[in-house]
Amino acid sequence: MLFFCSFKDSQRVRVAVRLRPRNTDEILSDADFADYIELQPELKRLKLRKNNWSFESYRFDEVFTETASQKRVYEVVAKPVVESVLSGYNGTIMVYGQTGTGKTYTVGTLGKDDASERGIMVRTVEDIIGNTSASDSVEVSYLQLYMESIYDLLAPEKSSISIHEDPKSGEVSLPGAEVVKVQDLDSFVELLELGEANRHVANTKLNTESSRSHAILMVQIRRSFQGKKVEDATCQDKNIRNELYIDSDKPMIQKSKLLIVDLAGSERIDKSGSEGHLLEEAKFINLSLTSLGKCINALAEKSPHIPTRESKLTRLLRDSFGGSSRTSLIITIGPSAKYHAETSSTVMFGQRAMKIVNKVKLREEVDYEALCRKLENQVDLLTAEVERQQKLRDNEKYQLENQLKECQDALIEMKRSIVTRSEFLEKENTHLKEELKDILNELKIQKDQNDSMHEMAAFLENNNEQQLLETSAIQKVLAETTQMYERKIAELIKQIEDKHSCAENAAEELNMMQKLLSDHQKLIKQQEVENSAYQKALAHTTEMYERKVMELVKQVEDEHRQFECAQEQLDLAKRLLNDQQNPVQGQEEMDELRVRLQAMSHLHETTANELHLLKLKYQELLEKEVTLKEELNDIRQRLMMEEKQRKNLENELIILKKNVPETENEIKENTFKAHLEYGSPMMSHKSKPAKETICSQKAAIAKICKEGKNFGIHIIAFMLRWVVNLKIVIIKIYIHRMFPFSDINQEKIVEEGGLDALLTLLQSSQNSTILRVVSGAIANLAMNEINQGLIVSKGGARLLAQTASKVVDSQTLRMTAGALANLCGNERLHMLLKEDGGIKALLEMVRSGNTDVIAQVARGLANFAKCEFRGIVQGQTKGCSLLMEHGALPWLIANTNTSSASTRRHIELALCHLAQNDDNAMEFISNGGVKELVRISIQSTREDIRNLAQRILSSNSIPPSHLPE
Ligand SMILES: Nc1ncnc2c1ncn2[C@@H]1O[C@H](COP(=O)(O)OP(=O)(O)OP(=O)(O)O)[C@@H](O)[C@H]1O
Repeated sequence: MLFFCSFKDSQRVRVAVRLRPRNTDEILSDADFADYIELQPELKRLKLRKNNWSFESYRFDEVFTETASQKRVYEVVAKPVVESVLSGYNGTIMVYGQTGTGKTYTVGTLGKDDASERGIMVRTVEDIIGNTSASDSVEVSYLQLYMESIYDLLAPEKSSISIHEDPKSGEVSLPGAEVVKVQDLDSFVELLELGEANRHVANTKLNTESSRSHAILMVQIRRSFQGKKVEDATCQDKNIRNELYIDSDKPMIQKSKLLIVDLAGSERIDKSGSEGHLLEEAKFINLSLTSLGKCINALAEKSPHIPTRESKLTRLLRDSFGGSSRTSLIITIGPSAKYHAETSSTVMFGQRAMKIVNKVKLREEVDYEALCRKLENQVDLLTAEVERQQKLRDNEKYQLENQLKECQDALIEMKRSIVTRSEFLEKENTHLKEELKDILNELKIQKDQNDSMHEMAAFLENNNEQQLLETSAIQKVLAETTQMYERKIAELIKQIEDKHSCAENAAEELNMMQKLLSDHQKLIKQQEVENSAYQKALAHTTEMYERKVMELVKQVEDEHRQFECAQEQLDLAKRLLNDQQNPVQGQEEMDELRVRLQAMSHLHETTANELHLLKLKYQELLEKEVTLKEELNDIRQRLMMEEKQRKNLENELIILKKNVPETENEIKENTFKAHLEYGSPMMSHKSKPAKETICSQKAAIAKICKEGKNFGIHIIAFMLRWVVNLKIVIIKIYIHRMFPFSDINQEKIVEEGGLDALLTLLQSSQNSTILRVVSGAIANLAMNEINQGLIVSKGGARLLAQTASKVVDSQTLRMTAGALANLCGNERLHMLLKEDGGIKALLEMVRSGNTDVIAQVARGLANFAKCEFRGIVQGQTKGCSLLMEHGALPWLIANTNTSSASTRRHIELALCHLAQNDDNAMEFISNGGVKELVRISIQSTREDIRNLAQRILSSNSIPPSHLPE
């Protein structure tokens, strides 16, 4: 394929995040959700709660809150991609997210009843139809990738559609897919409906209509235009050049492709509860999403190897990530804190995708069909023109030839008449000459007679007068005769002169005619020369075009031949395959063989990939070996220095031993201190390694103490202090590493005895740093429902209460209060929490006066009251609130005006939930709670809390007599 012109621009993958509104379950169970996710759309930031006291902040290209409309999501995310597809670039719009977070809603909603609900697919095609003309072509294919097979959603009988990758351009296509021309939106919506009906969906625990396949809508646009400078008015994106310079007027064709991908949602099998076939589906979905994640990671890290061949999904999306397509990704998240691990993994996926840079490429090629048609038209036109000119010239020539012939005839005629005339004139001349001769002779005779008469007259004159008279008469006659002849001569001369001038005129006319003739002949010759030059030029042009057409035909034939050749090879390969098989074997075996071949090639690729990875690992190991060697050298040197120092100390000790007597009691005292620091494990039945370590350390300390008899006692105390400090630092680092907020390995860590170790430390350690770090880690664990049960059953609430009573450090108190506040969010544990002194301890912590501690206490009370009321509604609990027994109500009422907004919100929520319990009514009223409730219903800064308070006031929970007028 010949690309006439192709621009390349770097384009980063754009990523937007969209938060789904709460569903009914979430509204019922998780009123406090806003604490978990914070969206700052104006700053394009998303904040995820990391733990009780801090957030992790992420920046995206766009952040959509739960109220963002479908139109806005389309305009901001999809429209720019659609515009660049209309300008000849490939594009991808994809949605990714946990199951049930709104992917299909975002892209696939048809909006038949309500156009404002339309998703990206419908809006995209509406835009494309509106921006293309009748001469352009818009075609769609709609497919699903289900359990690693591609099915055609528009022609369900087509399964196992193969993916074709162009080795040169990297273009991915699906040659077997049904392609439907789209002319209007209604027919497209019908197509989508047909596709939706064929898509695999299922009712899972997390989504009643969960997509079990990845859906791919492929829109292909072909636009023809004349190659010249083109202003692209539709393109508003400054990142893509909107002015294309093409220095030819060849007919061009723009081919662009848009993929809209609705991925199936990832799911934690334990949470989705998928079993049997659903489980199989979920495994395939997770597998393909994992391979997509791997590719995104590799691209984000600019790794030389991108494992695109690991799944069909990544093969299909090869051009979309790190390829030549302009790509926008929407990640969808749910609001529930229950799925924080999934949400955080989705967010990280989006963050990594933002690092990927594609090279968008303009795809234009010469429209050979149109060019051929155009050239043929041109040849036809030129041929017609030549024929017309030829005809014109033939006519002219014919006319000229006729004229020439006429001239020639006239000339011949003239020549003939001249000859006749000159013959006649010559004859006349001769005749006249003869006549003249005769006259002259006559005149001569006359003259002779005259002379003789003169002689006679003279004679007679002399002789006779009579004769004189006769003579005069004769003379008169003679004069008259002379005059007559003279006239005749003059007439003849005039006649001759006339004839002469007539002959001259005729000769002149002849000359003129001859000149005219030669001019005509010259003109004819000139035209003949011009004609032959023109014909030459025409022949040249025709030949050139013919040559071009031949070249094109040859090119097309070559391509066709190549195609046929490839087809033949394929047939041959098929035949060979067939030959190798039992001749009776049918299509099924052929398919099986093909699948096996594919599997082998896949295996081959995987092996190649593994080999590559192994090489990388080997390289890494080599580098590590070098580093380790260097470290070893360092350690050796340090050891040597320490050995030197030890020798010096030994010497010092020998001198001291001589001077200072040993004190048994002092040694015992230090041993006891060390023992306190390391503690004796109370309930670490699972934490064997910790126990062993502590025992071995105790043994080491005892040994040191024993040997202390030989050393100075203050040296031993110094060493003990050093060891204890070091131990604290190590424990701190260990806990920070092992108990981060959203570690998905948390369960494993708890199972392996991590929680036991923490509780042991909480019980035994006196060190405020350790107590702080340990309570923080327990608080993090206590955000998970299963861990909450474990913590309380292992006596964690009691230990936290003890810690709260013995520490004064506000940071430690904050962590302890945070941990207790999280435990308050589980109504099944309320009674145990109360019995272990957790509620009392929580309330007592307000004595610290520290705002952070108070905020955690308020949160705990709100959680407690909310869950307690839920338990009452569900019939699990009844009676007055456990909080009342500990005097929570007066404290809540006294602190409603606190300056911290978050504490105030929690206090307001706690009061509202307490007011909902009828059994609390008397105490609530007597403590002045109604007045506060009224104030909250009017003044609370949060609309949902105001509504809740108003609802309670208008319900019957508070007797009307106690309500203000
Ligand atoms: N922005 C939103 N506004 C209103 N309702 C929404 C929104 N997003 C999702 N929903 C609703 O949430 C439910 C789940 O959405 P949807 O089926 O689109 O999720 P999904 O991510 O495609 O799930 P799966 O991966 O399981 O297919 C649907 O009932 C949908 O109507």
